[in-house]
Amino acid sequence: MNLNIALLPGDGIGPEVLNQAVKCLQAVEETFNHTFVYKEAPVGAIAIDKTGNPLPDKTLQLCKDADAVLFGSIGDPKYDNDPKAKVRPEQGLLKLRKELGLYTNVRPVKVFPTLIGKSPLKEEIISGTDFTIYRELTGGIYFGEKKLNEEGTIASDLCEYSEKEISRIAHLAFKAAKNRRNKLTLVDKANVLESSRLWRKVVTKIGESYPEVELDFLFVDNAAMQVILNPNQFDVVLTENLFGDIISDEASVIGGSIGLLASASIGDENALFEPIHGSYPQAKGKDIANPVASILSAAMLLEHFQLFEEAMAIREAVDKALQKGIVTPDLDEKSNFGTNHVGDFIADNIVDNDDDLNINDENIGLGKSTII
Ligand SMILES: NC(=O)C1=CN([C@@H]2O[C@H](COP(=O)(O)OP(=O)(O)OC[C@H]3O[C@@H](n4cnc5c(N)ncnc54)[C@H](O)[C@@H]3O)[C@@H](O)[C@H]2O)C=CC1
Ligand SMILES: CC(C)CC(=O)C(=O)O
Ligand SMILES: [Mg+2]
Repeated sequence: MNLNIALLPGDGIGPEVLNQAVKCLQAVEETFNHTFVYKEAPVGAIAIDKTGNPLPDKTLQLCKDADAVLFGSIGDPKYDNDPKAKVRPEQGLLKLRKELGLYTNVRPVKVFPTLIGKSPLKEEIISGTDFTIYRELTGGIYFGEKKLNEEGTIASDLCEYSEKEISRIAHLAFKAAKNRRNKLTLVDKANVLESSRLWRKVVTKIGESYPEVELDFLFVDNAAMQVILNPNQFDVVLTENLFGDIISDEASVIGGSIGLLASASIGDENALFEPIHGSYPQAKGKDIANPVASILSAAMLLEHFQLFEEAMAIREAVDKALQKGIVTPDLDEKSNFGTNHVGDFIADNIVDNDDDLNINDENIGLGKSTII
């Protein structure tokens, strides 16, 4: 297959972890005889520094023209710590998601058996955890009108959702649940928020078209507790933008490190793949960041194009690295292995093993179930 992939390394550890994902895609090209063309463009703080714009027009056009985008991370303390900054790195990512119409963010949460001891949670709680968060990505409070009064003493961010915005992701989440364990949990705050009450109404109505899927509801405060008390109760979690952002970082504790969690952001025309973590500025250039989330995001990219064997080859190489203890210090503080070494090991261990493909059971990513 020929694919044009836009690479947006961004800031902090973004370039380092993205490099490892590209190494793995190159190994896939060689092993499975594909041709991927990579074109890189700036986004985030580095783009502001170069052009004054966190999402330059050329970067956006490159993404629109590509088959898929592989994203590192954005964010820099020099902007985060300046309350007067006129432009911010995050605006680049938010605009990119909006412009590409990436309304569904899929964040799989699955425990690697070899890493069970790395989680602060007890083995009996997290053993077998396997759920997927469907986070709405282009609406809600991140995109509502922002206001600050002249004195700088009153601020507001509007959380607005339309029926259409809710129903398009809800259908995808129900379809995913149908192909998994037939359970969908809507996480909201419908006891307080009008927008959450609309979510419940729309999702309940859509649920009538998926009678095989058991639909239940959790208030987000309770959900935050349930995710770490009893993660195995979840199959597909559907939620709005802000709640999904927070719940997924929390869920990363289950697997042992946020450096393991990948994501796919999907729209009707475009797709972008990125780790769920941010730019971890403290680790920039130190060769300590875990590249696995970025590498597994590349595996999700391959699954999006139905390249299941190729994605599985990446996942198996990741498994091998974890089993052999070839991990970064977030997973083993005594480890001397760095980002590059882990990336090289995984890329070097990508092999064509087509006979053990089991896309329903073993994937931690999109798998057959959520290809859209
Ligand atoms: N998608 C994106 O590009 C995102 C960007 N950000 C931005 O990133 C910057 C830093 O934000 P933080 O709140 O510190 O979140 P962060 O996700 O960058 O880091 C939080 C903590 O998670 C751990 N961590 C993150 N990535 C890791 C990796 N690959 N390997 C090992 N450990 C890892 C580290 O302990 C780190 O201190 C900010 O500017 C923020 O706006 C935050 C979240 C998402
Ligand atoms: C940096 C924000 C725009 C988003 C975020 O934290 C995320 O998508 O995980
Ligand atoms: Mg986040």
